[in-house]
Amino acid sequence: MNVHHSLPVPTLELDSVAFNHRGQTLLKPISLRLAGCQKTLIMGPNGAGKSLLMRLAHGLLTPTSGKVRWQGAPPAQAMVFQRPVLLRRSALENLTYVLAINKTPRPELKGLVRKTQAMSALEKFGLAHLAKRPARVLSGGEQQRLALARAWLLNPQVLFLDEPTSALDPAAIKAVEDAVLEFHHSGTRIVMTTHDLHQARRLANDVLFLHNGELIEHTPADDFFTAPTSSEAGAFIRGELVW
Ligand SMILES: Nc1ncnc2c1ncn2[C@@H]1O[C@H](COP(=O)(O)OP(=O)(O)OP(=O)(O)O)[C@@H](O)[C@H]1O
Repeated sequence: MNVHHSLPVPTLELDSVAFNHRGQTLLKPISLRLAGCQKTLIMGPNGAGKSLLMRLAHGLLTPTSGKVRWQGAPPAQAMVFQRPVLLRRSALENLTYVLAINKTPRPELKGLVRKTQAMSALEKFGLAHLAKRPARVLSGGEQQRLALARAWLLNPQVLFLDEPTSALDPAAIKAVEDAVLEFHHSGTRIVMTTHDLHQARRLANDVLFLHNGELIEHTPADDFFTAPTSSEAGAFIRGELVW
């Protein structure tokens, strides 16, 4: 179902993007550029501002100052959260619903076709046998795969994932990582937060490291893990920077 993206992913630019809440600076001005179909991992201790940065980039939050812009037309985007937000419907209906309300990617899809597309997404993510089960009684790992199947149907050019594996066991983590790679192979750019250094090493092309609401470094993954430029990132990698 996921249409291979032959068009280049537009570059995301943040120009001095800052976020305040009730007079408190939660994100200091951040400027960055995410170009190409890469996998960018956002890392940093609890409360560093990783989720805020991602929500600003995705457009769920409006910056207090600065600009978030895409070079060219804004791409189709989807976001997967730590705890999936699912409808009180079956797994299958969660997917057919998304196809019904979204104009993309196939506005002409009718009920039966939507059901077929939704079933094939369930199959792709190993959930076909759970199609009729209420989504909210699925296990954490199954719910996360359902959220990924839903995102798959949106055919995003950019996929944001906010700690998608933090509550999952190793097998479920592997399933989510495989899905992330599948998105990437189909031409989707990945932007993801994680606390898991091993996961970041497995997935990242580049790393954004945040600390206390500040972007401390944006580094190719190999450099980040072997020779981080900041003392904070070094301490974080050694497990010494807890907050
Ligand atoms: N909508 C909001 N309103 C007010 N404060 C917020 C809001 N969202 C986040 N914060 C605060 O901003 C700071 C950064 O939060 P954020 O969730 O981005 O951190 P994080 O790096 O993702 O942390 P964690 O690893 O614990 O998930 C925290 O102190 C948090 O309490």
